[in-house]
Amino acid sequence: MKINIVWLRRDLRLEDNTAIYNAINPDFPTLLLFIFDSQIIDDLERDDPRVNFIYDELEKINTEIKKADSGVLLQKGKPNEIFEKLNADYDINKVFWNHDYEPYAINRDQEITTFLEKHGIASESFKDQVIFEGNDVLKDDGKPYTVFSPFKRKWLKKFTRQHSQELTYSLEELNLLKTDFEFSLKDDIGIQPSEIKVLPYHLDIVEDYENIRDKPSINGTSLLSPHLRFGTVSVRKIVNYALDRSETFLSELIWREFFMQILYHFPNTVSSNFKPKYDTVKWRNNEAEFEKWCKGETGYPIVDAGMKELNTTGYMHNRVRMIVASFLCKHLLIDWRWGEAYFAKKLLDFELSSNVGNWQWAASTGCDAVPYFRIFNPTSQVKKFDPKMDYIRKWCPEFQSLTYPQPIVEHSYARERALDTYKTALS
Ligand SMILES: Cc1cc2nc3c(=O)[nH]c(=O)nc-3n(C[C@H](O)[C@H](O)[C@H](O)COP(=O)(O)OP(=O)(O)OC[C@H]3O[C@@H](n4cnc5c(N)ncnc54)[C@H](O)[C@@H]3O)c2cc1C
Repeated sequence: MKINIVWLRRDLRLEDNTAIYNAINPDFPTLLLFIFDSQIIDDLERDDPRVNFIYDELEKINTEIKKADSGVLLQKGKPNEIFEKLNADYDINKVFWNHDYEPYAINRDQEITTFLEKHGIASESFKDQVIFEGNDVLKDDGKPYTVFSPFKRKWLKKFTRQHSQELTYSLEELNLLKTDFEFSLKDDIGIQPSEIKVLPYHLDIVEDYENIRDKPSINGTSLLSPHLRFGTVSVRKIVNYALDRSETFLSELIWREFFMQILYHFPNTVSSNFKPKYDTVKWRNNEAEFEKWCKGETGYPIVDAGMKELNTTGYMHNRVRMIVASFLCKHLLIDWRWGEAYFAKKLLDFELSSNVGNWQWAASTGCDAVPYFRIFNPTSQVKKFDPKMDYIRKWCPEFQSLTYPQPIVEHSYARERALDTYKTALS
């Protein structure tokens, strides 16, 4: 029997999934496949919480489709080798997947497309994780936007309800392949359980988002980021929810797409400054100071609280991310790539485009109209955003103890040093 395959990757849901919807065919039952790509997971800890999250979400899908006597096929290995094996095991009509815009994924998908073509198997891929991808929102001259505000204006101008139309279908309509294989155990894949869990998202904050989003002590943001990252929720559903409720919240979703299209058009910015004029910044890159920053031992309570929240939960509030990132790049003059790599290792919502984009924003080397003079004062940021120090008390309760470290560097001195360093680089 010929079958269709849907290759799940960062779209771990049955509902409103473009690839799944397009694979529906009464003549060719669909097999849902997930590959734990050894080229990615072999570099991670065995108890990486994100890999655990992926597994757990796939298990939920598996439980659901068991009702239709089907199952998710879990594989581990290099995708091209897995597809070779699948080609031997199944008579494949067509393979479906949703787009992924990261440089590694683009190459991988191209390789798989070529392999399938060589074996006479069709494949088709779809936009699913964004409303507008790569070339959808371009300047009038056909070039990509590199500044957020005009990108957002064009995004909003182009948008119609059609773009966020959710796809609906029943489990029966999916015509899933009846299977009798067992869902692999974590152990079989080499995954060890993690204490760190992805929390459920919540949208009850959206109406008041503008007023509460900058206060790290309250649960005032949606916690959507890992869900959007791994596609456990559809972006169309979230955009529809935001549309009539909060322009500010919608704006944040557009930031996400802005950074995705930047990565798509400028893949070199993963490791290079978006603005090459900053290539000559002389980073101090002091390893001992970097370690103190990672551990939350800088003597600045808001920075230390943020890093401890990250190390404990895999999450950090956006306002605090901005403060710790600015502190690393400007106060300590440590290369943004070091901070980006540390966040990539720790964040449950690690998303290459958003991480690189925001780190370059913090270092003033990225897509930002504001020049390098923006240097957050970690003390006045506390007065503004955590005036009662509730957030600090939660994550860094030792800040009042005698053993709490002295500030790693004095603020005004560090500020002047950063300004001088950037100025020299540009001269
Ligand atoms: C240095 C630094 C690194 C970051 N790294 C990441 C990352 O790896 N992955 C990631 O998803 N976000 C990253 N962000 C952006 C932002 O901090 C998180 O998206 C946000 O804190 C997630 O929490 P939330 O879902 O409750 O956000 P909410 O405030 O509820 O926002 C809703 C959604 O909007 C999007 N969003 C919000 N702010 C931003 C932003 N500044 N840039 C892009 N998208 C945004 C996210 O998808 C988020 O889930 C980073 C920010 C900074 C300053």
